[in-house]
Amino acid sequence: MTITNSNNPLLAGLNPAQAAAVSHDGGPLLVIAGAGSGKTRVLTRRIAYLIEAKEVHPGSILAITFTNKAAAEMKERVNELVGPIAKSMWVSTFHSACVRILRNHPEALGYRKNFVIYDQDDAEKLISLISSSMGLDTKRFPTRQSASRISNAKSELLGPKELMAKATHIMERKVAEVYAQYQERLLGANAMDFDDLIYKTHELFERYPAILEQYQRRFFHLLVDEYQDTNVAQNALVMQLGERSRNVFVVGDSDQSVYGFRGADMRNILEFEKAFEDVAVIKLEQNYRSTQTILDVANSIISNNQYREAKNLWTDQGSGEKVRLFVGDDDSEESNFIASSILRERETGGRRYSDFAVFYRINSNSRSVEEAFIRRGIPYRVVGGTRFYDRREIKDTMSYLRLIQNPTDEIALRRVINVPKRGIGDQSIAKVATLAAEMGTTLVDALSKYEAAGVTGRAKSGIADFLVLMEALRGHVRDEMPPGELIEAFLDESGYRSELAANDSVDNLSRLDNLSELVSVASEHETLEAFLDASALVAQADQIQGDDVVTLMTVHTAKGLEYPVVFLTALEDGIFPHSRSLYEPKELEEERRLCYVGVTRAREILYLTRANQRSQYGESSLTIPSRFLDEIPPSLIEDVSVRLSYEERRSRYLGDSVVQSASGLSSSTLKRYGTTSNSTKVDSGPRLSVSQLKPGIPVVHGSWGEGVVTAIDGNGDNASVTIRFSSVGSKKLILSYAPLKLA
Ligand SMILES: Nc1ncnc2c1ncn2[C@@H]1O[C@H](COP(=O)(O)OP(=O)(O)OP(=O)(O)O)[C@@H](O)[C@H]1O
Ligand SMILES: [Mg+2]
Repeated sequence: MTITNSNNPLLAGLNPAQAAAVSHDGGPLLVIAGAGSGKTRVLTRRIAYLIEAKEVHPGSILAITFTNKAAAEMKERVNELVGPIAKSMWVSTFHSACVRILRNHPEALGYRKNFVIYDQDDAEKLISLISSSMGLDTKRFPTRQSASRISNAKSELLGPKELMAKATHIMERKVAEVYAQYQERLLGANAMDFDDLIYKTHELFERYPAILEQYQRRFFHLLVDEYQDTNVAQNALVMQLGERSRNVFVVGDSDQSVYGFRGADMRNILEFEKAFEDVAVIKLEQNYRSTQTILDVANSIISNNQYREAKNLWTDQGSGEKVRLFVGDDDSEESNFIASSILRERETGGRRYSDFAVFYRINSNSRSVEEAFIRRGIPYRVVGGTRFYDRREIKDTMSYLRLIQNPTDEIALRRVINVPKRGIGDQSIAKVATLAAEMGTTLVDALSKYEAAGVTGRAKSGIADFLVLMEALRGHVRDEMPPGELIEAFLDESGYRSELAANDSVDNLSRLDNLSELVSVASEHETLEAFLDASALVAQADQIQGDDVVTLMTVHTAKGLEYPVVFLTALEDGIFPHSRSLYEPKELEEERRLCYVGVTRAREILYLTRANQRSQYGESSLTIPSRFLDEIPPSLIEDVSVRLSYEERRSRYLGDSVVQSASGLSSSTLKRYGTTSNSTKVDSGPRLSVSQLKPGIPVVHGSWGEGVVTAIDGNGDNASVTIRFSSVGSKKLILSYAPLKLA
């Protein structure tokens, strides 16, 4: 039932429970409800309602969303409803809000205003430097593992001392030691990592009650979307900020808590009810997104979880079509089925590419789907693939910008000191580092004393040139050169552009294109600091844009989104549910919630797919169907798999020449789906060897077409080759398996 209240258009198009949440009087409110029940819609409306009906000043609202994209959308919608005063409102992710706060009080924590933000890669580099200086064996202490322990500690508000106190054996003590040094080095470099943004804001508020009070008074209304995935530290921040006004409005779904590994904790919801005893709780049960069949599938899966409060989603939109199950012989057949189905539904069902999304549990599963899409010419975007900001030329440039802004950034310095080449080798850096240790200063401070450090030869003039360059670039910033122009100046004055232009390989041309793209992004910002902050906070889900393309992403990234047609792929035990969860009941429940998230993204049609054989890491093996499939009543499923005849199957495995369709689908299937393939199916001929390749050599790949070798690592059967393809960008392949020939 929907109220159409002509007196209050802000409540129009809401059901009674939703309207009650939107028009809530004040004080703590928890909206706890299943997927697609309008939580995000209610939160958006609530903001508009506060401003319009309650005459709350937008500047006193802080709304937290999961991605920057969601924040922008919410701002836009509020803007439509209440006009430009919406601008003074803070709608952002936890991280973005914290950066804004920290920039106002860096000195309180011993930082300078121009601190920079390290991404995961920078953080790992620093941790690896520390581990090796401590003489830790990287086999016993893999950098990635130490990094994730430190990250977990921060998200649980444990500092190095607390982590040390909790340590029960030597390994944990070592990690705590690394953590302590890591924090010191970050401070020395005037840098914070991602987790610090939350951790340090919490610390700021704890240590300075007056500062906390300032924000408590400013943000009189606090709203949080996807509350089930806030971690301990984020939750503590919500409690700090909301303590005074108690106007804390949170929406979430405990069945969608899927970031346990990041320290997100669905107990927050339970604790919220404890912290605010007078909390009003509103449940929403009507779903407006999906068909009843899709909801029945979702309910049947999630009801197998022990640790949950039972709730049942329903819709009045009708049962819709059964969900479609496809079982392929192998992953390429599965992928080809997905591609054919999309083409067919686009031709006959009047859909656009952007109506479709393909979800997978692990990133590597996108490869086979991408190959099928490329063969059929289906435009797509992989969300969360190699990010623009992770590309080499972009990282180099960004590191320069960071170093301009913050001269003490050690990781940026190490990255760019010899880029472009200035004859400064590792030995020279080591000499400077030794001097820095002796003097008790940072690497950057010691750099200007390179002669005293004993640096000789070309490296000497190299460092001198570098220092002159940095000084010139910092001069531009003092002259208030805007960030776009600053990048241009850097590219010219450093020789970075001319180095790339000297060799006009496809690779370098695309790097130059990417750099122009960076200049145009930077030009949207007024100051270097604003640009650096914005680029550090780009979340994976922010890569989703409005073009007419099929979206590929992991199920984690799909949270909060919806698509008319969804493919949930690789439903196999060991993949989805993930192998590490199979013997851990708690983790298995998290996998089940993740599956529930995937299913409930679909509005009209849901495909569930799997393959009997899957190749991973270059090996093909038999699979076991996902246990989640067994949890769905057969009456809700239509099996659309194609049974190949013995002849078809035999000819497929004997060689491609017999079967014209290289897609893996039988000709009858192709007829049924109205498509044909112009595939260049990968042949199984002899593979290239290391001796035939070197960087710069053009090659052709069976699926991805032309590319240029950029690196070769290892040799023999283990050799891998990195190739930059014009179709899909850079890929690292195992040479002995990769279907390559020389161009
Ligand atoms: N009362 C309503 N009438 C019509 N459509 C609605 C109503 N409430 C929500 N919707 C629509 O239903 C869909 C799901 O809403 P929304 O995304 O807000 O749900 P949600 O609870 O946030 O979902 P999730 O748990 O996946 O984040 C959206 O397309 C939204 O516009
Ligand atoms: Mg939502």
